[in-house]
Amino acid sequence: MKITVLGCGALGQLWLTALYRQGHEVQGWLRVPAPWCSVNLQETDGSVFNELLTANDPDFLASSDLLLVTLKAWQVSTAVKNLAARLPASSPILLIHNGMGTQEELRSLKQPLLLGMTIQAARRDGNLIIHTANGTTHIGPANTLAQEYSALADTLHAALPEVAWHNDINNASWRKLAVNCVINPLTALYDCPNGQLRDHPEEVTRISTEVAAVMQREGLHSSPDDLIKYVWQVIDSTANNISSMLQDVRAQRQTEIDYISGYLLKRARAHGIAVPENARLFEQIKRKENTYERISAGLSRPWE
Ligand SMILES: NC(=O)C1=CN([C@@H]2O[C@H](COP(=O)(O)OP(=O)(O)OC[C@H]3O[C@@H](n4cnc5c(N)ncnc54)[C@H](OP(=O)(O)O)[C@@H]3O)[C@@H](O)[C@H]2O)C=CC1
Ligand SMILES: CC(C)(CO)C(=O)C(=O)O
Repeated sequence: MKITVLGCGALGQLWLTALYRQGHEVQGWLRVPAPWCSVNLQETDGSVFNELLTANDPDFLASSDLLLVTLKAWQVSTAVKNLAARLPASSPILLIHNGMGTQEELRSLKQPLLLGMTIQAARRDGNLIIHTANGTTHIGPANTLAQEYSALADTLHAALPEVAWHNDINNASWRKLAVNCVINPLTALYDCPNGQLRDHPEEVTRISTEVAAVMQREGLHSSPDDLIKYVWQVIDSTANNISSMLQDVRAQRQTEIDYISGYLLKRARAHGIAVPENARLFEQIKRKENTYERISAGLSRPWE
């Protein structure tokens, strides 16, 4: 297949490497105009893949069979809308990111749209991307045009297993959203690895219970007990992780809170449900982001 990967950060380089090794023709699409993208990935077994791959070639894009999008949630819709007119209308677009809400922002796309969520893990260390853990990637259709694309899961699975196809991806999206609503803001506020949330069981329960109530109104059959159990499983299996939100806060980057707790608040409001714990976390993370945005803009603190 001919594949353009939009966003060549940690996850983008992981997929570029895996797809290239599998014999696919790949290019990266960067935010900056450059003809090459440098892929420098250390695999879980310690081996290093280092290649200069084609980047930003409009002819390659115009003949791509797939646009794989590995951007932060808040970067997705503007970047995808900029490229969509140059991609064949029949070529699917697969978004892999944390959080929800981009599907609604991309409703007007002509292409088949698919969503994916992953528990693969990769992080940047200087110029090197380190693949720290393998895990399943769940993909499925986000519009009716994409319903026939289950074979894509087989192609991606051959390159970077496991990849699972879901005819209805909504349930997997919401379960991942629940995990991110709990782990991401709490670890960012307590400045701790995921496993240390074992010291805050009441908060984990309260946040998960609110998410379960919204999920039930969304038509998903997830009991609060099941969801809490699932959240604890992820906390245990990723105990040593520094969550992506804590990494963003430490590096003073914009977080994905608008697409995680922010999306939950939007859906809760639509159903008339109060979610005070999640609202509090949302406000606290926004306040944190504001502090460092004000510092980088050279503004004084509001009380000065
Ligand atoms: N890394 C991981 O282990 C996991 C990540 N995820 C999720 O996957 C998504 C991607 O994460 P990750 O790869 O870590 O993020 P990164 O920030 O490492 O990668 C995003 C990349 O996209 C680039 N970019 C930003 N805007 C544009 C644009 N308009 N056009 C082209 N490129 C652009 C960024 O460049 P620049 O920095 O120069 O702006 C950066 O290189 C997130 O939603 C994350 O939460 C989910 C599970 C695991
Ligand atoms: C599952 C979890 C919480 C793993 O750290 C994650 O998705 C993240 O850090 O964004």
